[in-house]
Amino acid sequence: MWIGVVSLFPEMFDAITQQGVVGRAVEKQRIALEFWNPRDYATDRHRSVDDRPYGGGPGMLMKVDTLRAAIFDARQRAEQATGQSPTVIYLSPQGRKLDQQGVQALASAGPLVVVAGRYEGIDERVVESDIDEEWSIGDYVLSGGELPAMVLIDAAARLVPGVLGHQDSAIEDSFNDGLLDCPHYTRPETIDGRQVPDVLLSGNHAAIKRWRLKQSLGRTWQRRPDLLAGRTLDAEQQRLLDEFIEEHAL
Ligand SMILES: CN(C)c1ccccc1CNc1ccc(C(N)=O)cn1
Repeated sequence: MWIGVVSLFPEMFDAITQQGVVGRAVEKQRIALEFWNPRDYATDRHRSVDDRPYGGGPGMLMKVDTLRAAIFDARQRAEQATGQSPTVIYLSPQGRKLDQQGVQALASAGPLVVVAGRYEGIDERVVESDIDEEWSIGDYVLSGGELPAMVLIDAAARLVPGVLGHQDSAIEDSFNDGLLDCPHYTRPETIDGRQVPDVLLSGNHAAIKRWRLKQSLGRTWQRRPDLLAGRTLDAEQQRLLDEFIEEHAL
């Protein structure tokens, strides 16, 4: 997977490129990550990358010419590196809410260029002319688009074949198949008198698989019923959920 990043703070991305799942994926060249910094396109003496907003008001916007030049070069490189034209993504509070389905769509959409906004954002005409899709990682305001960009890159990287050690864990990962994750347990068998559910110690893999599905369904029903509203359960799933509800009826 090829991802270009346009950011004034490329060194922030060390947080995902220097270790962990994404770090290994970049090392194994499962993912190519390249950076363009608008500041490198500044021609004035102060190398300015921000500009004043028309109409006044507090704060600045990203300077148009340096930002557009960086996006242009990232687009060109995407085409040269992959033979496909990229989807240019802008992270902002005004974007479409990102969820696992959105991540899956972006991870299979060919090369991406991710634009990280700073200051109060970017000129609307640049959004119209240079941005293909605007996305938000949630309804809150951050100081820059770099953290949202890293969230998107990490989530997408996990879906790239070969990136996760056990590919199946990506499938069974929470929010895969749209349910919340089941509870997990590891040593010691007892913590402050709390024990591991017997089924997980039984070695009965069919029972364990059923128990985990039941827990995922039950927890989704309890914590995020909205996720269940959008899906039909098969007979086995409905039976397991009914069982869970009965056991948890107050
Ligand atoms: C400075 N701001 C407010 C801004 C304004 C416009 C664009 C980008 C930014 C950068 N900040 C962001 C970016 C994304 C998200 C999100 N929810 O995905 C939250 N904050």
